[in-house]
Amino acid sequence: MAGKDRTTVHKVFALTLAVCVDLSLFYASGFAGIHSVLGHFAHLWLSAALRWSAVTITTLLVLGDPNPLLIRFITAYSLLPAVYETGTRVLYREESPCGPVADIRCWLMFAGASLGAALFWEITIPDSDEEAGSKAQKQKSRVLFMRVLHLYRPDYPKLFGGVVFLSLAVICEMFIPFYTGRVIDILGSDYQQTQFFTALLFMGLYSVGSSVSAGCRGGILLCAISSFTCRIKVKLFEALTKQEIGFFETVKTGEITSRLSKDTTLTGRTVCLNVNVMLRTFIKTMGMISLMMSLSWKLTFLVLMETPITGLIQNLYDTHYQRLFQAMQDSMARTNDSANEVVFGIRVVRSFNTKKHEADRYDKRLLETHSLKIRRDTVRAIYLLGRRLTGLGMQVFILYYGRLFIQMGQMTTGNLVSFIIYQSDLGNNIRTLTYIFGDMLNSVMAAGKVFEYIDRKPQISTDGKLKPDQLEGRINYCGLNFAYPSNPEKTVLQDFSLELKPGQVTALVGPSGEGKSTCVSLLQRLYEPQDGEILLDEEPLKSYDHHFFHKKIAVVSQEPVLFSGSVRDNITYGLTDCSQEKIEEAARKANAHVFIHQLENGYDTEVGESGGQLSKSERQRIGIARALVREPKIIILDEITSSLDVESENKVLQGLASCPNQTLLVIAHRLKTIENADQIVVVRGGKVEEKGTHKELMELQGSYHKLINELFDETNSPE
Ligand SMILES: Nc1ncnc2c1ncn2[C@@H]1O[C@H](COP(=O)(O)OP(=O)(O)OP(=O)(O)O)[C@@H](O)[C@H]1O
Repeated sequence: MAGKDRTTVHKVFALTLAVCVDLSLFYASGFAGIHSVLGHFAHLWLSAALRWSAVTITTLLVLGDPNPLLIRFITAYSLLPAVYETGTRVLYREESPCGPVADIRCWLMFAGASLGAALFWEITIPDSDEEAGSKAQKQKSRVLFMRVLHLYRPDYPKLFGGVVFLSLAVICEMFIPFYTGRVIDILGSDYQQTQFFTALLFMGLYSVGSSVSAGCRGGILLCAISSFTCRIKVKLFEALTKQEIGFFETVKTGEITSRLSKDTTLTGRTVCLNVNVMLRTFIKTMGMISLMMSLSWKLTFLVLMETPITGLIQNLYDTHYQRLFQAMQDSMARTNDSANEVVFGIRVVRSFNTKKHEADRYDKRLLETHSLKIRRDTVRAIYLLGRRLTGLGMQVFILYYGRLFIQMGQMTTGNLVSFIIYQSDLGNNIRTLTYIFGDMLNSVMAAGKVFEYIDRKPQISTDGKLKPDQLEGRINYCGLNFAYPSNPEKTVLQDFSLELKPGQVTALVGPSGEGKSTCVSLLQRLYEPQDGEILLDEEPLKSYDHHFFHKKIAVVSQEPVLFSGSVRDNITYGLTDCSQEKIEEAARKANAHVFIHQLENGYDTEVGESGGQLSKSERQRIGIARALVREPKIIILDEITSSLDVESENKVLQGLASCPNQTLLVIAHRLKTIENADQIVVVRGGKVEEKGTHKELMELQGSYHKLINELFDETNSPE
């Protein structure tokens, strides 16, 4: 407690000392100004530099390690008088009341303005690490924003062009109300035609200048957004395709597509649209404040009193809005998911007549999104009400004081009209600034999600380098323990060990759901086992080069996935150069050549979306040809018999037998397929229960014998 008290005393002492040092310098500077010791600007900036150094050194000496908020405040506060006076001189060619001979009111005004600016920065983009939660979030936003900005690098020339036109548009726009007021004054006093037409001419020129520049700015920036969005979409897509299968099982499809479509677009807006609006509004606000100051500085200060209230309302609104916005995004992703699922499985929905059930489910999800939308809109309505009321109050205030100032001869009617136009615009601008800041947080959040996926390192490494010239094709499963990432509680393989010899056929058999397909998935490296490893020619699978490995191992699954394109495209999928002879040879071995030949355009026939224009068996045979054309060392057939008739299957197996050096792993339920295998492995409960040839296992009279009898019963049972 005593320590805390001492720190507070320390801080108060530092502050008092800094104020004393600064006030002494402030008056010394005023004295030097009166006696014209130096040139005007040199004096201004030198005094700013002196005050900055003195106050910084004082605080550093007393506090030791001041926080960034204090440093920002000191910097803004020391430089503000010089910036203000230089601006007044350059823009209006006159000396401001806060020039070199400023009094204590100016000192207070600058101190207040700098403190306001530093606090605004701290609240919106904090540096200090107190109140870790929300501040850390805001710091993260800043990092994300800088990252988006960095990614915009190829579009910097466009951004620069956009900013130039933006500044021109704003400068031109700013002067229009000023000339409106002038016209009113000219009309109200002794009318002078030349002055009137000059004012009109300037108004017209500024209007045209503002419109042309605004158009150019919009066009250039939209172009930059579009090219950025394309770039980030490609980056995200590449990152997604590198992820392991477990990722796609745990993350919903709707969420992934939402990141690809919506969030990438929002990310693009972060810099271009938001910064564009922010810069435009900021420049305009600053310009307007200085023009308003020139019309009536007293009234300007009155108007600026509204700013903290607007900021507070906006801040409250933003906090609630962000939360609801996030919840709504997630709910929308879930709604899209359920729609996608139904469209994908429409056949099942129809055949089970679950249209009503699915519609209800979709409706429930929509209702959830809808209720979040209503909550979001209610928050918005309350916010708008608060905003309108403060705006209205301010207008009454201005009219009242404006009338007083006109009576006192401190303003003309034209000045008041210009002032009111500026004020209503200023109110809008301040709201836009705060709103756009909120919107920027939204888009930065979207950018965060996009970067989360872009940065995600696939949990299955693809860093292997091994590419041996000769590969024997010997596979060893060594003590595998495995559970799927989407269901880590359930162990699917337990201490699973098995050898697949080169040139031999190994058949995995066993009841459904006991882990056969899982063995295949692990061999393909779609998942990584939690314990144990799989060796290929005595080397772990992960040490092989990714491309090399996937060329050497080919899988034909129960339902091969075809892509829209020709039959040839599907067979040579992923291969860059593949001769027609090789394609045909593979198709022959897969018993597909004859039917492909009979298609209207042979190998150039389009297969339709997901191969929908072909039958299941034809799709299966193209899938087999696709595997064989790669001349792999290891071939895996995962229940291909489910969609092939006996004749086709025999032909396929004969075709495969003509490649004697390949290691063949078959999962099958058909006795004919299993019977001739060199090794039959019974998998039960994620373990190898029995292994041997058909003859050996039949003699053993164990699990295999039982399984075969069950199969035999099933095949012979009356329909
Ligand atoms: N992607 C997955 N995520 C979570 N669990 C899974 C996944 N795939 C399979 N499983 C579970 O793992 C277990 C083994 O499944 P696997 O597909 O390997 O069995 P199988 O012996 O090949 O069955 P079938 O003969 O019916 O194809 C099952 O209990 C299944 O529910």
